[in-house]
Amino acid sequence: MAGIVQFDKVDILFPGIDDRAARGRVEAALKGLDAGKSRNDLIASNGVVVGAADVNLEIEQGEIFVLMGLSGSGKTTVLRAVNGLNKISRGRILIRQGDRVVDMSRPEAGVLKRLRNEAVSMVFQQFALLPWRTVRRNVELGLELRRMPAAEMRKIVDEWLDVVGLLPWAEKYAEELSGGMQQRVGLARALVTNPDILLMDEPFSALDPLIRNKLQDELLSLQRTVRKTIIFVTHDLDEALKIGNRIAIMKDGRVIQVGKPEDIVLRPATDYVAEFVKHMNPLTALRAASLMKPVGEVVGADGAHRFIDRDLYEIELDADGRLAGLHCRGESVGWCDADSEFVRTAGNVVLVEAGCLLKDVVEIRQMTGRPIFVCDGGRIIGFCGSNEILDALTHAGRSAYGDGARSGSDMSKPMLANSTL
Ligand SMILES: Nc1ncnc2c1ncn2[C@@H]1O[C@H](COP(=O)(O)OP(=O)(O)OP(=O)(O)O)[C@@H](O)[C@H]1O
Repeated sequence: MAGIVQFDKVDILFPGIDDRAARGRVEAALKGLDAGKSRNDLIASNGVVVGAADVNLEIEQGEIFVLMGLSGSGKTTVLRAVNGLNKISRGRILIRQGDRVVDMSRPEAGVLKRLRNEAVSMVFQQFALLPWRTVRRNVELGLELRRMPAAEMRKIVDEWLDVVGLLPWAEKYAEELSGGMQQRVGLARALVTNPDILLMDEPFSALDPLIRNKLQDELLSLQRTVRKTIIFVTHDLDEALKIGNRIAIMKDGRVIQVGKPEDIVLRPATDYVAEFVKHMNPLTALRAASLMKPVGEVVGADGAHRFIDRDLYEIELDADGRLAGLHCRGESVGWCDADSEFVRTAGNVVLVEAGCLLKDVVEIRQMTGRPIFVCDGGRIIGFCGSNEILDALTHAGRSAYGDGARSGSDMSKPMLANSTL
């Protein structure tokens, strides 16, 4: 098993009853599933609801993996199976905990409890804070279960309250806090036990858009330090694209596409995904490497010199592909990094990293008015001019499926087709 969580042909069915007949109903429904019956057929024929069907996923350690789909698509069902809150009807979920692997389809006695206490924590949409406990006492909960001495517990809890910016609020109660603050308490409470895996079920969807955006940024910044494996459920594609390292799109209990944000945006696997993507915001989904015009596409005749942008710029690269000289219509031009103080100097060309978000590319372009070159590990790999930026803004997600907004000739452009991310 390469990842930290593996779903292996997982079906989760809800029989609607909780007695000895339930297993028989589930078995019959599984046969129906194998025979190609739909979710609606199965509800109608024996009352069984298909929560998840044939889910295969490998979640990597340290990634933010997003489960995304419309209401009822099965996201929460899949998420809750990771900590045993939903029973697996068929298939296996394997979780790596240190050098052990826990099989969630038949966890041994005590294993589930240990997993929940030590390895997996959950953050809920509705915060689920205990109203009679102060902020500090809410965060202490997980450590209390471990019977940790009070002084040690206080030290750890206060460190986490500090991380989420709530130390001054430690003695307040949930009702005295805003929604955003309550969710920060929820996050601190989940992280205080130092779990390997964090399950987040629509954690920001009850918040207004500004706070939501801020908490997304805070989560991303926190993740750079804590490097947890986060499985995050959302029905909002923009949120999924912003925070996910990878995204699984779900429909009717099934996973219909798994990929990096750019895979989903640029190469939607089905009409259904393309339809979603049509309404997303490309600014926080696309990166410089996928909107640029690759230098390799417009190589000049001689090896070391490459000419791009209709021969306007002549780039001289050394043997390692690093920038060695730059000319514009025969005049030598300087270059600098996007965050350099020379960025406003006349004639300068700005260098950005391949992973730079479109929103930052737009901002740099607007601030400086300078042409932008894209680097990867110090090598120049492409160019972003106004055309590339506008094309990305107007045509993202309409490449293979969708409304055909890109014409045949557009489609042949290297910009999107040669994405390297
Ligand atoms: N405990 C349960 N008992 C019976 N049916 C359930 C149960 N949990 C989920 N379901 C059903 O499984 C299907 C998937 O539900 P799930 O909550 O996983 O979807 P979701 O994508 O998370 O939706 P939402 O965004 O609305 O929470 C739905 O049809 C739902 O009614």
